[in-house]
Amino acid sequence: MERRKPIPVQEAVDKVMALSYEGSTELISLSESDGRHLSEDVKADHDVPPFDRSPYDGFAIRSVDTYKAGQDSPIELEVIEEIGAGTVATKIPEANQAIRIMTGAPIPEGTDAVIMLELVQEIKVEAKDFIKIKRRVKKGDNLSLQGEDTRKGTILVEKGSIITPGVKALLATFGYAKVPVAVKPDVGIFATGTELLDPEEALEPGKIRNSNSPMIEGQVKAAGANPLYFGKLDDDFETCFTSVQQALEKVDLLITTGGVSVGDYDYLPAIYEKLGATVLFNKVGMRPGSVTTVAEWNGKLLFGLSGNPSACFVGFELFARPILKRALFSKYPYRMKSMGTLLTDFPKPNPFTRFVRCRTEEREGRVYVKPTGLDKSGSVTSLAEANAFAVLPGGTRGFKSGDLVDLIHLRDGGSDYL
Ligand SMILES: Nc1nc2c(c(=O)[nH]1)N[C@H]1C(S)=C(S)[C@@H](COP(=O)(O)OP(=O)(O)OC[C@H]3O[C@@H](n4cnc5c(N)ncnc54)[C@H](O)[C@@H]3O)O[C@H]1N2
Ligand code: MOO
Ligand SMILES: [Mg+2]
Repeated sequence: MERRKPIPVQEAVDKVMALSYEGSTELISLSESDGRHLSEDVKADHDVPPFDRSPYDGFAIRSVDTYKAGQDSPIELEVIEEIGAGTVATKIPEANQAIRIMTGAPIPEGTDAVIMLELVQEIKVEAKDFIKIKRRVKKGDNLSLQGEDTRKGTILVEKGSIITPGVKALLATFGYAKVPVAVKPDVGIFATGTELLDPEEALEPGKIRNSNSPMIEGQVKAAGANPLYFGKLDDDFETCFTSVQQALEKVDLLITTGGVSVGDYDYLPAIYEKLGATVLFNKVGMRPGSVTTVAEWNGKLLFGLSGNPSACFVGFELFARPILKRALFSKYPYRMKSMGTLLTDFPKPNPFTRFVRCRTEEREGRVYVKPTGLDKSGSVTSLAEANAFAVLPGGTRGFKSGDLVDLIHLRDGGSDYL
């Protein structure tokens, strides 16, 4: 039997990230761009706001006219025009004249300040409109100046950023009807195993339902790539080999689950060999997922993830996700990390680094973690509630409740209060 030599997790990640697989770019409509990765920087091609404008509903005035105004000495200005947002004034106020102006309208030529509606008294004298002002207004008061939000030429969002609602607002501001985004990598998925049933099938002796491929589809989508599920395969060398070979024509990355260890029906190692693929590693010093295998063939990447559900999940997160993120031009291909305090003992030392599926909770500024279920490679139930991995380095010691450990966060939280 083949004896495999485990390599450290970081070394395995580095080997994958050293592959030359790169992403490409396409143009899509703004309305379809949510969640996609930008393939170019977004640069302001004009000032924002593009003109001086009023931040209030009020009156655009010449501040000099108010210099003698006071509580006991109100001044009066004649209102010669009114403009709303989207309209440009046609008149230029002369001494003691004002223009009624609404929020967002451009500051009329000849005026240099705005006074809010609430601060004036409106009066009519011989069918003409006037306002009474009882305070001095300074030049520049209540103006929203051209370029105060951003200046033309500023890079506002970097290539690789995810298009959030806020980024969309900027894309619209700068006229991106079409948005340059990273093409979603096509990721093929096979679940291997004669024991596997589809979700609609009833359980039979010795069989289980295939949970890995729906999970991987979800992980691929969450990474921003395009999953292509090619079905499940019986543990038969010829079927598996032909299917893998054909699928490689259609994808950038091919993920298989199961059949990657040293068992009698674990055919992936032989498939890589017959293909002539270069195997980067087939054993990693981690638990779960030690059997995770990554290979390259003709510029296509093959990820042989474990059949064990927790191992499969961890294998994808640690090795497949970062290279997909890089192909999407992300500056942050790895998951967010922080530290947290264990709420459980892990007394048994393990030679391999453990990635324990955990849930985090925050109390008074400190993050605590506890496992979400059975800490075994074959556990499927621990995956549902997990929002982080607690990383317990391999070695000769165990871990105790209260120990501070590294966390890899799997998703954004949420809160039950505002
Ligand atoms: N003698 C040894 N045996 C095993 C070793 C070893 O080093 N020496 N490694 C163990 C470790 S660690 C793991 S992890 C597993 C990996 O197994 P495979 O990747 O070859 O996967 P399978 O043998 O096909 O299946 C393992 C397990 O997972 C279940 N499974 C498979 N596919 C699915 C699926 N799509 N959905 C849900 N569950 C699935 C399968 O029924 C098995 O129970 O090998 C250990 N053995
Ligand atoms: O690869 Mo296995 O999952 O280490 O447990
Ligand atoms: Mg096996």
